[in-house]
Amino acid sequence: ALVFGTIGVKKVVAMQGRFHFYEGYSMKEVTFPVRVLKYLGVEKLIVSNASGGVNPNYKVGSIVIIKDHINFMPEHPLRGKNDERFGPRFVNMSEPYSVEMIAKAKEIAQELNIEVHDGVYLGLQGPTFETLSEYRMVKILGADCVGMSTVPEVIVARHMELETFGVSIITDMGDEESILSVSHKEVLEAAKKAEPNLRKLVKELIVRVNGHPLKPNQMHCLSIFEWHLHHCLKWYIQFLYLPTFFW
Ligand SMILES: O=P(O)(O)O[C@H]1O[C@H](CO)[C@@H](O)[C@H]1O
Ligand SMILES: Nc1nc2[nH]cnc2c(=O)[nH]1
Repeated sequence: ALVFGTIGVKKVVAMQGRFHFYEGYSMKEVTFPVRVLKYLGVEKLIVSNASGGVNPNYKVGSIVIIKDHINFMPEHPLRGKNDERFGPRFVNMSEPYSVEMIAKAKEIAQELNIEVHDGVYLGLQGPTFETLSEYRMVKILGADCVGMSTVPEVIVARHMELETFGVSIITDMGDEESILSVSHKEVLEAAKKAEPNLRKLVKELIVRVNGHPLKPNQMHCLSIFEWHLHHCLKWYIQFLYLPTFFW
């Protein structure tokens, strides 16, 4: 479901849930909603996820602003004939995550006294969590956290020149002691704890980042959307996904 509303003077659409490759969808299916959002007029994309931390400075509940990613997923969403209406055949991935939005998010986090880290996210296909050796590999490869999503959506967003911001909640740590207890239940619980700060951060980022303001007569939607946002974030806790798209 797509939830439409406003935050401040920005029009926002939140996707309730995402598709994962491990669920059996193709990468084209996984990323189809991003294409739809672009054609709805979305200019900026905010993607969130839950991930396992391999950076020893992180702990369960850490908020990590994704500054880059490593694509270790088995199928590429842009494989096959390129549709030039969407974007070019060969996509520049030098800046997949908006430097401007990252800077703004860090500024907001400091003001709101929310601890944030930045880091590199590595995407694996899942659905298994990593073995200890795989977590070590992730670290050696230069990533700070690992998950099973986000990378395909961000690639497709960049294909269509959507400005993208990504944030990850560290829900478990990929070290010797911690991996014994890694489970989806633990992931959900950790995501739930981080939710209030993530909500404040994302909301304020949407308010402050450059974008097209609403016309004055559209302002009445605000309080309705506040309600939606609350329920979206609840949903996020259950399904670990709140990509928010705004234009
Ligand atoms: O990346 P999201 O969907 O946020 O969630 C992460 O957490 C789930 C595993 O617990 C997997 O879906 C993994 O990718
Ligand atoms: N691959 C992977 N995905 C996750 N999602 C939440 N935690 C993890 C993790 O440790 N590994």
